[in-house]
Amino acid sequence: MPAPVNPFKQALREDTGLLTGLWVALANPHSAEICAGAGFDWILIDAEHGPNDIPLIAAQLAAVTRHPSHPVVRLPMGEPWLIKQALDIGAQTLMIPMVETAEQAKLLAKALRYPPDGIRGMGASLGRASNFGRIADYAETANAEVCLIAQIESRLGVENVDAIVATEGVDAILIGPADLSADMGYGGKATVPEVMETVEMLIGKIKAAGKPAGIMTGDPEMIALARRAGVRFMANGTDTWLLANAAAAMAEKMRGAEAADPSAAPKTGGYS
Ligand SMILES: O=C(O)C(=O)C[C@H](O)[C@@H](O)CO
Repeated sequence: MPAPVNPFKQALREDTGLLTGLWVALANPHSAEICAGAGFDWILIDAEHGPNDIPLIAAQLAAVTRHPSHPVVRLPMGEPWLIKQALDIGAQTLMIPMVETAEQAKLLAKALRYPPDGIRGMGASLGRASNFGRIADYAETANAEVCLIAQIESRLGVENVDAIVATEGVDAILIGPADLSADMGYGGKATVPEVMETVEMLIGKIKAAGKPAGIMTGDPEMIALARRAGVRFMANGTDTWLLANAAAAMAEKMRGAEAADPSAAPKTGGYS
């Protein structure tokens, strides 16, 4: 029995149109499962900015299995030992932030794959990845089903984009406009013309190299640019933003209703 097919990697290859995603940083299996059931093609379990560790990521991976949203795991850094742990708990698609050189990209590609193609240590029989050893052929078939998404989000990464994209084993690139604009001196203001032009150029180069480009942005201008430029996977929001803003809106509504008519019971947000 081979390693499970990676449906996200397959969809990226088959050019099935835009794959919609949601950033998930609440670091909680329950909220991850709620988000996975919302209808996105993928969710990003964020261990770079979310308070996630390997056990918590494993719990979220288990919690989302009954939903079609594919869990992509973003690690804080591209360390081979951490990549090994993330793959052994069952992550199939890893996003690595701040990839800036071809040498870095080559090491990451090797870290996701077993020898002779890579340096991933044997031992998945201990973890979820192989269904705890029940997938007998896991080690022989896993390399084909892992997916490496490298993030380009700095001037050095932009400078080296051609070499990074051409690296065998880099399956997709996600552009990080926030970090890119900060590194360009605009402090996270991603919609300044120079950043927008750089993002458009990056998408063009990634596509020309035959690899799927992705982006994380909530800005309407950047969303429109990314769609026009032909990104293949995109996230426009986060679970934390959704919760914080929906809660504030309900509180505001209740305060407003109370002020208008203390006796009226305001409609709740669908809670029953
Ligand atoms: O630099 C970026 O933009 C990203 O990599 C996305 C952010 O890290 C994400 O947390 C949303 O702000």
